[in-house]
Amino acid sequence: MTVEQDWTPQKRDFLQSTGHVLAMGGPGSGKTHVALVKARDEIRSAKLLSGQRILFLSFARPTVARVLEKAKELITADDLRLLDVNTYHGFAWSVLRSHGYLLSNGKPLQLLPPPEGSARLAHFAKEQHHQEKLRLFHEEGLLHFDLFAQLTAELLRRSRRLAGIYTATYPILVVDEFQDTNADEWAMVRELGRGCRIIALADPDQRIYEFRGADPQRLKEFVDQFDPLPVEFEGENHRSAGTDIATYGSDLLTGKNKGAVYANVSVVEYGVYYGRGPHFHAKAQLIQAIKRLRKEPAWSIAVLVPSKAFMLQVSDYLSAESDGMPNLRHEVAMDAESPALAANVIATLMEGGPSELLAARLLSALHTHIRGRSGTKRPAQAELDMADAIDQYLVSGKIRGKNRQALISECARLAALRQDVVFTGHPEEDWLTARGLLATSAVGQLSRVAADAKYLRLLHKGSNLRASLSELWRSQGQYVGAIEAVRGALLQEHFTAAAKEWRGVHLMTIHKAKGKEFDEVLIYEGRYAGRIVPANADTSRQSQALLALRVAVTRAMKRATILTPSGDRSIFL
Ligand SMILES: Nc1ncnc2c1ncn2[C@@H]1O[C@H](COP(=O)(O)OP(=O)(O)OP(=O)(O)O)[C@@H](O)[C@H]1O
Repeated sequence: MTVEQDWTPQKRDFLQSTGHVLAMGGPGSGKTHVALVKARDEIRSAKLLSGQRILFLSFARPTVARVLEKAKELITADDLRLLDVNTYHGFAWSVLRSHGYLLSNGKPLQLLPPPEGSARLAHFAKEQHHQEKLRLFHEEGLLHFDLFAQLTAELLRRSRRLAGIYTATYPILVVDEFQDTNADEWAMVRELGRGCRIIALADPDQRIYEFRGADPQRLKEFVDQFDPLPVEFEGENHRSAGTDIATYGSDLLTGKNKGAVYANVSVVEYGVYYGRGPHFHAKAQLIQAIKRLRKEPAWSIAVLVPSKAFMLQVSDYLSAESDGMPNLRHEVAMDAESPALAANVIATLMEGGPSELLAARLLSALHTHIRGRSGTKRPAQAELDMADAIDQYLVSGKIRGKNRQALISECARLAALRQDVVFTGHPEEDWLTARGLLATSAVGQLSRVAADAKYLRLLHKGSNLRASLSELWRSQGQYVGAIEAVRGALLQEHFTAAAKEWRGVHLMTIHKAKGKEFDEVLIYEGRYAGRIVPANADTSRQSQALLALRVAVTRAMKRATILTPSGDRSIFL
C-alpha cells in the first residue's frame, strides 16, 4: 500500500481537498487509485454521519468490478461498507425504481432492456428514437435504459426534497471517466452536485464516446458551474512504468510515433498468407504473447479489435483448431442485442407447450429477434418486411410468399419436433439441445438464432440462470418459466457488477477496453473489415479513432503490439 510521503504534491492536494475537485491525468496516472484512497481517508476521518456513504460512479459493470477489486486492496472490509461503487445507469435505476412513478403518471414502471428496445424502435428513423422512447415511457410505462439518466435528473430537479435525501445519503460523489459523460449523465451529476461534493476524474484525451454524447465542453461546464479545485497528475504513469507504452500513447496524438522505436511497443505489419485463415497472424501473435507470460501466476491479455462484427469473426478463428494452431480459450465481451434476443427464442423452445401454441410463440420470439438483432442500426428493409409479415400472420393466420411460408412451416415443424425432445434436467445440456434444433434448420432466420446465441455466457457454473432453470426443472420436471428466467438473468447482467475474472485472454472492442488494464494488449486491425479508421471516416471520426487507439495501447502494463495489414498500414502508425 502506498505510504503518505510517496504522494506527489498534486496527489497530496487532491487528498487534502475539501470541496469539488477536478482531477486530471493521463492513462495510468493513478486517478482511480488515488480517488479510492481519498474515499478511504474520508471514511476514516469519521466525518460521515450515520447512514451516510460515498458514491463512486463508473461507466461499465466490468469497470465497477475492477474498481471494487482495487478498493478491497486499499480499504478495510469495514470501511468498504461505506463506499457504494455503481454504474451511472445502475445508480439511476435505483432512483427510478423507487421514485420513477412520480414521472410516469403513477403507472408502475416496466424495464425495456436494450435488445427489446431495439426491436420496438426498428421501424423508426434514428432521429425519432428519442421521441419514441419518451412516448413509450409516458404512454406505456416502458422505461428504455437510455432514459435513465435524463429521467433521474428530471426527478431530482423537480423534487428538491428527493434530491436532498440522496445528497444527504451521499455527501461525496466520485465520477470516474468524467470526460465521457453525456448530457443526461452530466445533468444527473449536476443535480446531485448542488448538495454534495463532486470529485471528478478525467482525461480529456481519453474522450472516446462522442458518438453517445461525450462533449469536449464537459470539463469547462463543470468548472464554470462548480468552480472545482483543479489538480493535474502530470507525468505520472503507474500502469506501465519502465516501458515506453505511455509515451507511445502521447506520441500517437501528435504523430511523433511514426517511424520511431519504443520499448515494449511493436507495430507489426502482416501479409496475406495463402492457404491460411485471414486471422492467422493475429492468432500466431497471441500464441507468442501467451508463451511470454505463461510462467506468471495470473497473466492477462486483451485482444482489442475495432468492431463487434469483426470481433465475432476473430473469436470463431481463435476457437477453431485449424491452420496447425490449437483452440485458444478466451472470453468475449459481448453485449450486443442479437445474443439476448436469440436466448429468448431458445428459452421459448425449452419452455415448450402444445405444438400450435408453441409455433405461434416461436414466431413471436423470432419477430423480436429479427427486428432487434442489429441493435441501434435500422434492420434491412427485407428484414422489417419479414417481421411485419409474421406480425400479420399472427393476427390473421394468412401469409404470402415462398420464403415467408417456409418460415411459418419451419416454426410449426420445430414445435412438433420439440414434442418428442426428452430433456435431461441439466440446463446447459438442454439449452444446447434446444439450440441444436434451431442450428439444423434450413431456414436462415432460424439457424442464425443458434449462431447468435453462441456468444452468450449465461449458463456457466454458479450463474443465476443455471440456478433458476435447475429450480424450474426440480419443481416441475420441465422448463415452464424459462422465458421469464432468461429475461431476469439478462436484466441482472445489466446491473450486477459480476466479479469478472481478468486472467487469461479477453477479446473485446477497443471501446470496451476503457478503464481496464492487462499485462499485454494486442490490437488487431483487419485488412478489409475491422479497420481502425473506416475508409469513409470524416475528420471528426478520425480523431475519435485516434483517441480510442491511444486508450487501447495504454491498457497494457508490460507490452502492446499493434497488428496492421501490410500495404494498407493504418494512417496513425
Ligand atoms: N500511487 C500508486 N501506488 C501504487 N500503484 C498505483 C498507484 N497509483 C496507481 N497505481 C496502479 O497503477 C495502475 C493504474 O492506475 P489507475 O487505474 O488508478 O490509473 P487511471 O489514471 O485511473 O488510469 P486510466 O485513466 O488509464 O484508466 C493500477 O494498477 C493502480 O493500482
